[in-house]
Amino acid sequence: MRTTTPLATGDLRITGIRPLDPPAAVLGELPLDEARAGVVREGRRQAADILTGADDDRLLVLVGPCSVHDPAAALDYARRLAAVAAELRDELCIVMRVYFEKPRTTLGWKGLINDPHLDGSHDVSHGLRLARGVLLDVLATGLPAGCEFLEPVSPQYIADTVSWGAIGARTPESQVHRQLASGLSMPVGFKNAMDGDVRPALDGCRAAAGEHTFMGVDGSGSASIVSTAGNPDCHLILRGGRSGPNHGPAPVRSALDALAAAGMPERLVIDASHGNSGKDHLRQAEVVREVAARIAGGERGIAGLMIESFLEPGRQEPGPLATLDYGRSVTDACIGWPETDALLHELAAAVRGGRSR
Ligand SMILES: O=C[C@H](O)[C@H](O)COP(=O)(O)O
Ligand SMILES: C=C(OP(=O)(O)O)C(=O)O
Repeated sequence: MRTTTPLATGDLRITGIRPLDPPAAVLGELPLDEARAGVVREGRRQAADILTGADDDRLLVLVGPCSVHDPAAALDYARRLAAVAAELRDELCIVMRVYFEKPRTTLGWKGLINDPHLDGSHDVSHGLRLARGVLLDVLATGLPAGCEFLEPVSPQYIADTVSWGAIGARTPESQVHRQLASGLSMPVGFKNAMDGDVRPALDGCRAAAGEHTFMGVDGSGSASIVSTAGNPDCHLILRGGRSGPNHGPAPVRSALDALAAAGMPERLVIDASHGNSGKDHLRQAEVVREVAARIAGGERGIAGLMIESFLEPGRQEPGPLATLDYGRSVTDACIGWPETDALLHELAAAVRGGRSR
């Protein structure tokens, strides 16, 4: 329904408003069963333990495609990753990046929920179902899933299936996203800002730890007043920025000191991609190896690592599925599967090496 008044002062730039099925309808069609809920809970518990330092003996690894555009390829990837996750579980807690909402620097494809057919038709109702279906399929492999949360309404459709969440570099200062994180049921990482400043993310973690009341929707899709308890499991992700990378020992030390000064655990996640790799997937592998060497050398405080990885290396321009290479990213360039497999084994060896220090 539009809100144009008889004097025609409202909605002048709105070109369409379509109804969206309520969250409860989508959850009812695609329910989370007890086995999958167990994977979600266990993933949240293990991630939180690593991020708080209760488990300082393993590394949290957030690995997977920059964005999901093809459910079949995402599941193919999940099956391979699940086998490696089971093999390396004593050293690594592996959570698959299952990202459906892409924040853009200017314009571009905004992810599977927003435009599931990759053709500008923006079939959001289908996108939400597709995304939830992918998450349920990933959970069936035994892997927990991680997402970036971008839209304030979408978590109602998928967040019950997610074990780890991110607030991206474009939004750590956003009140809407801080409020959202305060009500999410899983640990949430705040990325440093696009210019490299960590302060907005630190402030974001502290803001999200508090209680909030804001406007949202309930399970029936009705506009509602939402109150939250606050999220004690928010943490910092260093992703580099316009000022350069920040995965090196000095910026990590300075971020850990800032966390300590803010009364937060001296634990953080390093994103090997984005500003730390200059979006070059070849450089991303080098960053992972540099960080692995430091972990093996006994450096403390690095609780987790993020890697953008898919079946095939590199990237391609988005377009309808039939026109695309199978298993190659349509957003940022990713590391391919064989190298991902090798890097995960190297990270596990680094964790073992660090234990003996
Ligand atoms: O992780 C994904 C991208 O870095 C992010 O969505 C921004 O992409 P863009 O700069 O191509 O818009
Ligand atoms: C968009 C992402 O990263 P950033 O917010 O760091 O650009 C991402 O991780 O997909």
